[in-house]
Amino acid sequence: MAVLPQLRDRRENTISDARRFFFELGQTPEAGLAPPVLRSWQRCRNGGLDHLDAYMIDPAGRAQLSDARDRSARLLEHAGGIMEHVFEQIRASGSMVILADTKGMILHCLGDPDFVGRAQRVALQPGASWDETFRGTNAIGTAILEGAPVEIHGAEHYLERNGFLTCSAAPVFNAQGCLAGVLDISGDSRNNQRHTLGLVRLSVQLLEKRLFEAEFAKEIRIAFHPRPEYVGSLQEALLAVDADGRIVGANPVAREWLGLAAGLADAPSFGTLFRTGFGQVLDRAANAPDDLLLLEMRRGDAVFVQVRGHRRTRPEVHAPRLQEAAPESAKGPAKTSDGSKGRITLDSLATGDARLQLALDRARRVQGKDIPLLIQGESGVGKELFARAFHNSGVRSDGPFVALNCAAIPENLIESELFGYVGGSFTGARREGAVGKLQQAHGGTLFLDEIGDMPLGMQARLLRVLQERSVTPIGSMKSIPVDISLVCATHRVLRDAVKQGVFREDLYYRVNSLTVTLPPLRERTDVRRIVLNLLEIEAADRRSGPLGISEEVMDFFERYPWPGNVRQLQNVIRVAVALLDDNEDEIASIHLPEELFGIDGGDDNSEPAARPAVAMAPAYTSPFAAAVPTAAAALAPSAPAPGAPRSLDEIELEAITTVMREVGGNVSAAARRLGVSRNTLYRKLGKLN
Ligand SMILES: Nc1ncnc2c1ncn2[C@@H]1O[C@H](COP(=O)(O)OP(=O)(O)OP(=O)(O)O)[C@@H](O)[C@H]1O
Repeated sequence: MAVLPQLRDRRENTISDARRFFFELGQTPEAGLAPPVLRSWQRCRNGGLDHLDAYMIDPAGRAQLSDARDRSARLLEHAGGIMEHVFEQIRASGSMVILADTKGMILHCLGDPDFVGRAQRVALQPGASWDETFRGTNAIGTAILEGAPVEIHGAEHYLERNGFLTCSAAPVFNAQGCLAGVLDISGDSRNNQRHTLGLVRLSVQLLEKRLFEAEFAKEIRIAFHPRPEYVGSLQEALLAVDADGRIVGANPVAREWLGLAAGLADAPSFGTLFRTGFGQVLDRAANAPDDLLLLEMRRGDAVFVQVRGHRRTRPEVHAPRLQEAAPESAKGPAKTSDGSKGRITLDSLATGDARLQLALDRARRVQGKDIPLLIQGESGVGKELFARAFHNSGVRSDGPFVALNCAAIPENLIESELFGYVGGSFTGARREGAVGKLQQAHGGTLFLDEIGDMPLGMQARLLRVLQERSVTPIGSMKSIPVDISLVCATHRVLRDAVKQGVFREDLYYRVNSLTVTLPPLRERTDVRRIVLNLLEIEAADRRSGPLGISEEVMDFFERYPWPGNVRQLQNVIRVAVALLDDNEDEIASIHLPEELFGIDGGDDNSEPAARPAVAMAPAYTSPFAAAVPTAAAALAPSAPAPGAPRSLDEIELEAITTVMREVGGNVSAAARRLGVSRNTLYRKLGKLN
């Protein structure tokens, strides 16, 4: 999805006005320029750079380039495969994917042949330096100086001769918090794609994760996140810890979270971060290596932790099982985040709703019978929780539960995630290879979330695995027998996807031997029970006495349309509990987030939800409230045909919609996860409508 011509014209006019102001009148434009661009223009002017400069600096010679590549060998090794994946995604847009070193020298690029010729005229080629000091404002050089992702479009480039480019770049940081390089996508400004920066950020997150894992493959790694389902995802925080509990590496998520400065001079030890001793955590992890531990941090919050690389005798499984594990000092029985004492089971999910009960009864009947289960339902209704409960209640409950969200990882990575690969089978592959999810799930359950979003090619391979009950990792000739119970979930109506030709009919019959549909929260009759369960969990996490809720708010909850379902309700309760003063133990209207009001749940006939009547700030209508269903609806019909090249816009739209669904429509949380500001996200959402 390219930028609309009218929007593009408007943006270009604004920038050319800003240029006139800045270059001809010598003044600072008050509007129209993003702050990083303005800062960069000012740096360039202060450095004496002439915007009309046409002097070309020769690219570095072969020996110099080879030295630079040697210095960044690890970066290149891990970036290669990712760049190829990215290039496949953007092939149709006529752009280049570029990797530069910490000084802005291009180390490697993959490009559309038509564009490469023009790009080479401005030295977008290996060996060329895009240091801002000489090249003026440009995505690579400016991202280095800003230490943050930037997008430089057309005439925002300081040098006039670079005005035909549109570039998006993000810095890559290593485990010490130091710059390791820059990843960039550049193209012709007339083909500007709106979502390029999102793709660059996502790719950089993946690259940072790979770099971290490679650097600390032999160390103990601590992965953590306040929400269990994010442990194992790109959003997890990662620490590498030596045998004495000293922190020797932290990924950017962990750095930001813990407020760690670059370098490791002042890095805290495990014991200064967590209340539980390092040795104790290792002992628990050694006994149950695939389980998540719920640990309390010294600063007060609790996080789900997975210990990796410690006394393992079998391959690492990144998708953890939720198991009873509470903060050490928590009083009373341990809780999991899924509303149960200990492990969640089908019995513990029964909270009184008749439709849910039907689903539970049907699922129980196929247990132990090797019949694949398909769980349907809107986002956030608890499909994954149901799948875990199904696993925990059956004969395989001692085996692993391994989850893969087919919609959350780039299309080209699904294959290696599912099937695994042998070392060196493609550029960017880990030297030691990787065990795929299918193999990890051997003896247990594989949960494929959003199966409806699995690419067609992958569907064929999955079908083969299900028929042959064996898997052949990428680059291997050997097939390995796998014994898995398959549970799939989707928010789409799979039968429709079959009719549209985006889901194979033979696979459809394989995965949906039994379909259960989970009702949306707005149609459930047990909202009260769920609210009380969630409150109980929050009270345990907060280590306070029991928490209550005013009848007025409970009433409101029972009437609210909950477009984000249980996930949204859970978030709302978490926020409300966080807003309670120390001496308060009852949630009232004043503790509810403002975004909750003014939503109509996407149903044209329903009245907007009214805030419970209390004296407080005037009702607030979140601009996003109405956009959640609209954005999701906008996405569905435009899902690309199988095999069709996807535009950057489509990829970004999908990323936004997925994240918005995952965070239950919470714009701040979505913006944080997408790595953009709230304003940017609002702007993008506004354009979706
Ligand atoms: N009955 C319940 N009681 C308590 N918490 C629940 C319940 N159902 C779901 N949740 C919580 O709501 C959140 C969303 O659940 P889950 O991830 O299983 O939904 P989903 O349908 O798989 O969502 P998506 O389609 O977006 O992947 C999770 O944090 C889960 O623990």
